[in-house]
Amino acid sequence: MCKKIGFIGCGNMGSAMVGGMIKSGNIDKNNVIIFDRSTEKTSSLKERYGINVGKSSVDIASASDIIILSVKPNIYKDVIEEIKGIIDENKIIVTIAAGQKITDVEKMFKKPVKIIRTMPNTPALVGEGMSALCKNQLATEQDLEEIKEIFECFGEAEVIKEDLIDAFIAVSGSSPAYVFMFIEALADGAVLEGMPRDKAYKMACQAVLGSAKMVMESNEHPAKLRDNVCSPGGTTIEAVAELESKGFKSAVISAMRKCAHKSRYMK
Ligand SMILES: NC(=O)C1=CN([C@@H]2O[C@H](COP(=O)(O)OP(=O)(O)OC[C@H]3O[C@@H](n4cnc5c(N)ncnc54)[C@H](O)[C@@H]3O)[C@@H](O)[C@H]2O)C=CC1
Ligand SMILES: O=C(O)[C@@H]1CCC=N1
Repeated sequence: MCKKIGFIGCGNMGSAMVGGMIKSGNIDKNNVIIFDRSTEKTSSLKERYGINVGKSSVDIASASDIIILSVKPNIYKDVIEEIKGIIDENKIIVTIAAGQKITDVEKMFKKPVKIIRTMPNTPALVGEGMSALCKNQLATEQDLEEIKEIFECFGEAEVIKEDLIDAFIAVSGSSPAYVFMFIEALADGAVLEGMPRDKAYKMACQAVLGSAKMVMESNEHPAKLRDNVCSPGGTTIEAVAELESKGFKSAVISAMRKCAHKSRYMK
């Protein structure tokens, strides 16, 4: 891969993607250029990864074959207004914003542009991201495959239909936040029972990691794996019964409904 990849915006998500790409060893640091209006962010990323820093969004759009718009959704319009004169049919625009449909972005450019809409997540930083991708009409299957390969540098990536992207945000783009809350809750519970906090985080994280790996590798239904932990009259079923009575699963499902709804209708 020797195409130039440019990032406009390098906050939480942009920097996680940059970090995941460079740490993978599959993308040469000389092929990555970033711009963020916060010079503090760009300086620190340049120092950490040795990547190039542009002076403006226009700089990034001129220097890159693939332009990743990693600013907040409400900034898309302004950034696109700045760069649209430079974007031609040889460049690929990659969006990562919640709520910005392909048609919305096409309207902002007011001309035919190749667009790949994606939804990454922050575990990209540690090479364990999960991303979804879809394309507009002008982008080719080859363009889509090329961007997918870039996203696979920092985790798994799947092509999906755009109408599933709101569901995808709920289960993947946003879900690290709820998983972190669960880890925090597990650790708090252990501290309550007398465990030192640093140990509590380690135990909680390993339990979550190991459980996820088991679901992925065992081909068993999660409910079966749960049943295997619940000895009759034992400790686990006490916890499971309490979680059921507090509406644990329905709280998660209803949170995801809110998340997908927001993504579907946000401006
Ligand atoms: N944070 C996450 O876990 C995920 C975020 N996203 C999407 O990623 C995008 C960015 O979100 P975050 O990284 O969380 O936000 P953030 O606020 O951490 O980063 C946005 C960055 O854009 C910069 N910025 C603002 N205006 C700019 C401009 N005109 N030109 C250049 N840089 C500018 C800011 O200085 C900031 O560093 C959003 O569209 C969001 O929907 C998608 C998936 C996951
Ligand atoms: O909260 C948000 O809007 C972004 C999109 C997915 C994760 N963070």
